[in-house]
Amino acid sequence: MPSSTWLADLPRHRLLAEYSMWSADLIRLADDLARIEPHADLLHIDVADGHFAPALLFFPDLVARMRSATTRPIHVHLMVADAVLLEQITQFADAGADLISIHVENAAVADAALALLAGRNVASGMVARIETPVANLAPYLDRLNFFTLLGTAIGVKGQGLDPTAGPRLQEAKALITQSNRNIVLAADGGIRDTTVPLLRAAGAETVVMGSLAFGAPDLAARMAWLHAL
Ligand SMILES: O=C(CO)[C@@H](O)[C@H](O)COP(=O)(O)O
Repeated sequence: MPSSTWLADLPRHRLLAEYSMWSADLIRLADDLARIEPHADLLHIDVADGHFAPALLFFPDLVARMRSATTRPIHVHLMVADAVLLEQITQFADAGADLISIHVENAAVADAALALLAGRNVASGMVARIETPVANLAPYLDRLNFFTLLGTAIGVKGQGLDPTAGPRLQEAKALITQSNRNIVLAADGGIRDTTVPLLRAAGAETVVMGSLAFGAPDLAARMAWLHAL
């Protein structure tokens, strides 16, 4: 388990490194977890139901096993239909997730989902698809710890960053600043050595790294580069 103050303890004076376990070597997951753990501020688990998002991804038993193997905070990103969202929150909270993000597009059940998260003492996040107006976030700002903007189409890895990603981050940053809330702003999708500097400049406080981290020939050097941005 991370410390109970893990959110407040995040080193936000620099860009945070969130590692997407989808991009790990899935047949050697334990080895990759041990390799990246010293560098990771957060571990990111994508959950997709093949309906809300095209991929079929990850499950509570994996999070429970990871929970017993690492003290890093685990961020579960739920890409699932309204009908199963509340049940999925319960299962991933039981498994030991520290932060669970639901989608802004789950609007019909979002209030109930955020109430459930608050009752479970799990940090609350929201994510917006690339085509969703950033302003749709406004009604939820008072209940969030994290907000993530996708910079690519949902649920497909290996894509290039959409050109709207930077301006959308700037818009989200302005909304968060106006709200006076302490919300971590994250960028997910299209995270490359060529895009991280502009995402950082646009207001990203954490980047969800896939191949940029797991494919790095020298991970310590890549992290030193990231921390200097
Ligand atoms: O969810 C996503 C992308 O949608 C990330 O979590 C992936 O892991 C990104 O992988 P790369 O494209 O950066 O290799």
